[in-house]
Amino acid sequence: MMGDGITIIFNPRAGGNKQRFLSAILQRAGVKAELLQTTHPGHARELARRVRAGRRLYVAGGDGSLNEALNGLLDAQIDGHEVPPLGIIPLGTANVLAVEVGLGVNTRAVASYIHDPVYVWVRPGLLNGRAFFLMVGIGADADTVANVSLRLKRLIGKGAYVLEGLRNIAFPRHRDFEVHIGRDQYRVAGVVATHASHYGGKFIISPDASLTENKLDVVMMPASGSLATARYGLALTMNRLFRQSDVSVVRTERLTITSHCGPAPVQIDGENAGALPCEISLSPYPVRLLVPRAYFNATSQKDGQMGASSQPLQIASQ
Ligand SMILES: Nc1ncnc2c1ncn2[C@@H]1O[C@H](COP(=O)(O)OP(=O)(O)OP(=O)(O)O)[C@@H](O)[C@H]1O
Repeated sequence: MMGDGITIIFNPRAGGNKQRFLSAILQRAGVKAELLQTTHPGHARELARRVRAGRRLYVAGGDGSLNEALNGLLDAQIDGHEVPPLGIIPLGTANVLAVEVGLGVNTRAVASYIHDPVYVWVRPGLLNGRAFFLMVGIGADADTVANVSLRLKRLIGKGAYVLEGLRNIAFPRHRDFEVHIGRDQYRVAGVVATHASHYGGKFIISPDASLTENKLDVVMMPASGSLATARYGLALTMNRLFRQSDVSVVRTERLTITSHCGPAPVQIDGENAGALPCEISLSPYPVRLLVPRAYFNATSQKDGQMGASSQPLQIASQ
């Protein structure tokens, strides 16, 4: 076992303060941990950057906090430091990364996950230099994330996204982008470049996408307008988006997206992240993501037993 101790970065704002849930998990897991509480947006990034490689770092929060901590690890790697393995204590609103690795959002599941630390190597995605675990979206989903009312989100959680999404269907914005993959170009109204098979919770956006693959799945939606947006949205909730006859899915390690409709928002792991144009790739710096044993067993990366000597990932140059 890697015995050097556990650090937890806790976002007290995630999912409307779940400190009691966190205490129950730690009590059940029977672990002592150093608890670092965030005080402002961006704080998880600053904190994660300073956690030593010999420890295990868990983020108690949502996908936004995990994204910040991931970027803190990237900062440390760029500065030449080794970084700790990163784990998930899912306290957020959607917890897509937890869903992706099959981690149950209940005390027992999270406690036993902390008890049995195994990891997989993940090369995070990069959007204009900012790291992400899950996906980048441009089109109706990014418009929804950019315009969702924060007050409503605090009041009704995920429902606020559903309402804003419906508003985007009723009053769609003109969206027209060009996706460049190698020598190919695609004209689309919406695109999601994903490293995860799940999207927005339990919906499957691309069944073959995997955090441990050295590729992103680029899901492209060409049609625009209310009807098409509604069709794509409905197909997603039925796990059939990738089967739509006009939707294409292309696997790649690198793509760029430009806009024919002026500045349009981009969402990264469910958070608003600036505007187009953008370049999306995979980071040359892999991280160790702590995962439940079932997920570990299901991937072929059998070298992730904590404590086993682990070599840095060799990345084939392509
Ligand atoms: N102490 C704090 N006060 C206010 N905001 C904070 C604080 N700590 C972190 N944040 C911000 O809270 C945001 C949301 O965090 P997180 O994603 O963990 O929770 P969430 O409930 O899943 O949120 P979301 O509603 O985005 O799904 C993050 O972008 C982070 O920057």
